[in-house]
Amino acid sequence: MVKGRVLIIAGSDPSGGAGLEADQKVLAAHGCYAMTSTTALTVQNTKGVTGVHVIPSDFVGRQVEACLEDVGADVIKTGMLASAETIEVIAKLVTKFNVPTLVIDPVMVSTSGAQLLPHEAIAQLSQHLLPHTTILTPNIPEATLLLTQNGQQVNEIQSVSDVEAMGRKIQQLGPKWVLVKGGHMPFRKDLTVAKTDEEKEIVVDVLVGPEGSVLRVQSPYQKSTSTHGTGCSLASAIAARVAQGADMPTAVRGACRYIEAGIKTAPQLGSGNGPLDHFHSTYTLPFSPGYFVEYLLEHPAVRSVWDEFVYHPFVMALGNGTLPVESFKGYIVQDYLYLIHFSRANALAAYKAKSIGDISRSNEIVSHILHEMKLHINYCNSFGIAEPEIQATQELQACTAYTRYVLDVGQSEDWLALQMALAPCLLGYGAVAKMLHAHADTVRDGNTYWAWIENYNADDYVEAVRLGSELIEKNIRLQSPSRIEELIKIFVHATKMEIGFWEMFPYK
Ligand SMILES: Cc1ncc(COP(=O)(O)O)c(N)n1
Repeated sequence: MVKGRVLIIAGSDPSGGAGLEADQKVLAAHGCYAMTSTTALTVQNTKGVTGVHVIPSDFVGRQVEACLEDVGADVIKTGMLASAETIEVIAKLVTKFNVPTLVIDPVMVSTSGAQLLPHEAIAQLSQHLLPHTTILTPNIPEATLLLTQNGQQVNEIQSVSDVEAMGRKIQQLGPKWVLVKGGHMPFRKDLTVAKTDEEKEIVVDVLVGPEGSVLRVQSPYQKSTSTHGTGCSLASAIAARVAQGADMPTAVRGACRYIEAGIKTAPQLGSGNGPLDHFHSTYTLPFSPGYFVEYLLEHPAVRSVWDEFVYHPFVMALGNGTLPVESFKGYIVQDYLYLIHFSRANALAAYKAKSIGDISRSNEIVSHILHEMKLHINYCNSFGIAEPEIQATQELQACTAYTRYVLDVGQSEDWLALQMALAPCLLGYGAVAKMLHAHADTVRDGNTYWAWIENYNADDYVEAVRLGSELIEKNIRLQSPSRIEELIKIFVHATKMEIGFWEMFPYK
């Protein structure tokens, strides 16, 4: 669900690791709505930048206006701004549209050393944008450049306090918050600057804010070349979290953790500085909401088992009327016994349900089963089997196995798992009756079993299938993909039990 509108003003990186492409992935991973205004096209990959094509600033401005005057933005995030003129245009529009939050990543030089903002434009950035900035996210080299360009002396950094002091000085230039990123200057365990690679243990990002507030975010130093676009991604993660309502320290801490995990799980692409994994914590459901049952029945683990159940020779013999009557008698008695336990399982589902609507739904199913059982008794009577005889019949193994499996899932797992164990019966009988109704080999006139087929194709049964599917659809979208796979296994197992049920009786 989309929450938070973010307009990114940045350059494009065709290799997808940095710039607009990275920003949009971050925003997508956070469930935000992303808009873009493109300041420059670049030619680059993990090995470096080999070309920059600057977009005319008035065109960049028109893109910004098109977004703001229509969709609007909760946050604007800027990256590579490419030219002094573009900075001026953006500053004017930010004031005109009064966008509440401005996240500025002062991109100047790429990791590979390419100039992404002309040196002279730092003056425009300081003069026009910093006073409107909610949070500025320089790394230490960028922070140093900003300060020296503004006539300030920068002392060599010896400790975290020096980084904090640097942030404070930049804050004087206008931003409400400044996050000085420590990735370029790892510390030892005792928080003094590491002098050798072996000593690099800890990275500290320092956030300074209003009224003297400070937040230090410490992360373990990761010896990794997968750092292309970390700055862009971090600023976008902050933008996303603020757009969704987080306060700044919470947004910054969460964004730092997001990047830390992105580097840890990086996909190792390219031969230079590779991209992060932006989707390390994103779940994608393999079906669209409302279409789980369709997905389920087409699932590779389900499809053949489902077809074996629905088109079972026992079923086909019901359809063409050739099923031996003794088999049908045996089946209907066992099915009666099955339905007793199927009712218990639905009563258990009522107990496990959390809303009165779902409880009453299970209750309705039990009433429907009672109606179905009366039909079974009528059938039995017509074959000369009286009710006491049915009651006295022993359950066959497949009947016991199936029903107790469903009840065990219900006892040991949650409500939805129980619904998945019940589903093959509910959906399956509907599917069987529908298939037989449409099948060319089905005989209607004079078929002893036609009434059975009609029962499961009748409006009330079709409605029960619809309601049952709706319940599953409503709840399944809230599960994780791995849980969905587990639930599908339960469905497959119960479907195999259905096949076992048909197999109890000779069909020729
Ligand atoms: C379009 C664009 N924007 C920003 C960066 C900086 O990212 P990095 O410092 O990781 O190279 C980049 N390389 N390209």
